[in-house]
Amino acid sequence: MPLPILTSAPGKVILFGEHAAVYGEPAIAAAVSSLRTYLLVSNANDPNIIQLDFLDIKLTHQWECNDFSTIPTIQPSTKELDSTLLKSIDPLLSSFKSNPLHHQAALTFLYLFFSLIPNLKGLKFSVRSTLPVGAGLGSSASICVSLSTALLHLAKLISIPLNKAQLKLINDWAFIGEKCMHGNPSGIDNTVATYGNSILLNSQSHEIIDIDLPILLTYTKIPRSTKQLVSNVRHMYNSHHAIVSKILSSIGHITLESKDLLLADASDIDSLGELININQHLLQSINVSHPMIEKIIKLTNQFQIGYTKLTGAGGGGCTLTLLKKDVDRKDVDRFINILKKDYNFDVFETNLGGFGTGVLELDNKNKELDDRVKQCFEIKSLASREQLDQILLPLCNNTTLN
Ligand SMILES: Nc1ncnc2c1ncn2[C@@H]1O[C@H](COP(=O)(O)OP(=O)(O)O)[C@@H](O)[C@H]1O
Ligand SMILES: C[C@@](O)(CCOP(=O)(O)O)CC(=O)O
Ligand SMILES: [Mg+2]
Repeated sequence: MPLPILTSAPGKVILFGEHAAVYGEPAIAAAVSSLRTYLLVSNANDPNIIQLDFLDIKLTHQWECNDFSTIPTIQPSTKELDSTLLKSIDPLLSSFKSNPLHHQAALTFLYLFFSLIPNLKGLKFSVRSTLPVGAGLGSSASICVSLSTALLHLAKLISIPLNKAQLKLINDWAFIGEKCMHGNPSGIDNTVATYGNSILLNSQSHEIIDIDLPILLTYTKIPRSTKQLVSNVRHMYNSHHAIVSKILSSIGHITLESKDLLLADASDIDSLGELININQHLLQSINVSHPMIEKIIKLTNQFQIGYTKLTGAGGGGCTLTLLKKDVDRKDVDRFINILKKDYNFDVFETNLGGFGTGVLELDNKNKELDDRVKQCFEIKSLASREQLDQILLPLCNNTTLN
């Protein structure tokens, strides 16, 4: 297999249905294709190691392949996590126990690695992302999709150009990756990261829908973990089942109503806005909002620019604001200024939808370009987000990336 290869996958925003989707309720999410995770697989310096350079979370590690001798050969399955494999991986993760971010990332990597290419050696996996990590924009799913695309390519189970069946395989393995990340994912994040576009997920099946909405994303920089929030909701669901199950099914109804609105007339922003408000209140009632999210909602209302809700698992992270139709741009700029200057939040104005995953073989036909790509993953001089956007993003302009 010619190396290096570059894979990538986008982040997402959930418009309606987070948390409820974990319980089988429908959800609608859209890719944010300019915010992506990129993975470069190249030859390691030592043919007997597997090396990780996950630079955004400052995780660099290498395993001696001799230490893999205790790993059982398993029948790879995208149905459930294999508990024997999980158990046998655990000793390889001993140095990550005190850092949950590193632990989740390394566990997910090893699980997918041993499932798909257990016999390959001498590989380095370098990751860079322009997505904020742990912010509700699906960074976990985008790294899972980038990894499953790369590993399936190395296993020769997919090839360029990616077809429908191959995308499904990537998505199925990324779902297993998300299971390693947080136990009980709905599948909405990995589906959007795989296929791009905007997607309605409805009890395991998905359909692509067309969404074009004026959205602002605000990143509060308040750290939170999807695993923790999903587990808190599970606890509430178990202790107050009759109530919480109805809250979650109400969220499902909101998603379906929003779909009708989006298909009929996506310009009916005020009706969509009402649904955003109700969805946010229901999320607040299951305790996944945050005082800073509430603050952004207050400011949205004060400037009368639109409708704001949390997006993703909540508890901090990001909000989305749907802008009203004839909003005065000056008011939007004042809103953004306050968020940036007074609160030190980041604000992204981004398009929804766009391309999903892809794989590119760097075949040395264009050495200058290949070198620039490799520089994006150098440990010594960390490439800026602008450099990643400038060099890597244009290479990922369709799902086949060839
Ligand atoms: N660029 C990255 N490099 C390494 N690990 C990452 C990266 N992005 C995400 N992750 C993994 O995903 C986890 C965050 O996932 P999660 O809590 O679901 O938040 P979100 O998906 O909303 O960003 C991190 O703990 C880390 O293990
Ligand atoms: C809370 C949830 O609905 C979305 C989580 O998204 P994120 O990891 O916060 O980007 C979980 C899921 O759907 O798997
Ligand atoms: Mg996640």
